[in-house]
Amino acid sequence: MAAITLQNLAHSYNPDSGADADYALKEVNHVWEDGKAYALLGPSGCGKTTLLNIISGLLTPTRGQVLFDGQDVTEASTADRNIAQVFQFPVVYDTMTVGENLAFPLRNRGMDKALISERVQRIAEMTGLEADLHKRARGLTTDLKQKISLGRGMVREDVNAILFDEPLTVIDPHLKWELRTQLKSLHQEFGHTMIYVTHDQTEALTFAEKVVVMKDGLVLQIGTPQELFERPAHAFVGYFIGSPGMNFLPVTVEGNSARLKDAAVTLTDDYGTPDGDLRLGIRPEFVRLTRQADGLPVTINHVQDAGRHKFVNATLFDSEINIAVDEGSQIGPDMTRVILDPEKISIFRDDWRLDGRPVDQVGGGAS
Ligand SMILES: Nc1ncnc2c1ncn2[C@@H]1O[C@H](COP(=O)(O)OP(=O)(O)OP(=O)(O)O)[C@@H](O)[C@H]1O
Repeated sequence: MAAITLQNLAHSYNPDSGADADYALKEVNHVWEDGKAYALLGPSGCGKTTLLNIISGLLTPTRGQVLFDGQDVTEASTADRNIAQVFQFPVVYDTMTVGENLAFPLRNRGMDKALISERVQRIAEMTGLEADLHKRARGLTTDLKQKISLGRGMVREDVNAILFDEPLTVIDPHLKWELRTQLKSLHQEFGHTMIYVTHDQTEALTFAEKVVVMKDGLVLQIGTPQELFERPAHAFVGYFIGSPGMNFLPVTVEGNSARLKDAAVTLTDDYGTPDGDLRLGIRPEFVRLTRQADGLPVTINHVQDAGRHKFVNATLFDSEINIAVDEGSQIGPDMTRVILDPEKISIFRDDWRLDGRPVDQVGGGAS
């Protein structure tokens, strides 16, 4: 296992143009901790695979270095980096049995037979392949073949990292949940550094301890699922994480007061007098529908049932807002106001979250 350092790393598939827009990966500096599970999350084309391929050695970056435990591996081949990879589609040896497929990376390294058998058994148990160990891979379903690929990716204990590129895409939806859970257990048990590429937020948030959110080649935020939910660094993170995502309302801000049209909302932090394009962000879970007269006025457009919650879509001044309401709660016709939880409000300037100063610290003799 290894810590992976990305140092001034950037990649353009057209480096001669010199244009910033041509960079599929914009400059990133970060240390990925040894033994942690990371997910690279973002929409199609945002640069996830580019970054993964630079880490695996399939691609040499235009600029910067990749270090494994402090050692520069930027020019090293994939084999020399000592990593395991699982791709979107199964890669299995059809003429071998399931067991032989799982054992292959260990046999290749001349590992002791008894240890191989013990390890293969353990991985087969964790991936649900026990009953299939003696079957030939040819003719197995795609689900089973991808389980073999996942198992083979996890079988070696001595790898620096395991990289997964959308490994559950071909898996039947009802099996996805099961495999995700098994991958998480495998990580908890074996503690490998894992990097998992996906465009599916549920996959990223359930699998990873830290999620790297990317858009247009830029790493917008690296954080725990909770940090991404509660303190999105960029409006895109607020919008992309959560279903529905964060609400955004245009505001002007002065001190700890945000003004929406002719209403004012008191904030817990003081932001001074920021300029630029300002928006107040709040998640549907922290907006309360009420009949209280001091709330902000809304007009309800429609209500959608989503299991644990109902989501009410409404118009607040000229903006659309989603409000989460507990499943059992009644929505009365006189509930035409909303209260925004001040603790959960974020202010964004030109899409980036601003850090305010807690009101009780402002004016308290600061320099
Ligand atoms: N070999 C290549 N040559 C030129 N441009 C490329 C190449 N590979 C990727 N790109 C471009 O780089 C950008 C990032 O692509 P990348 O495949 O890394 O994104 P991604 O987030 O993995 O997308 P997806 O989820 O669709 O795989 C895209 O604009 C893509 O068109």
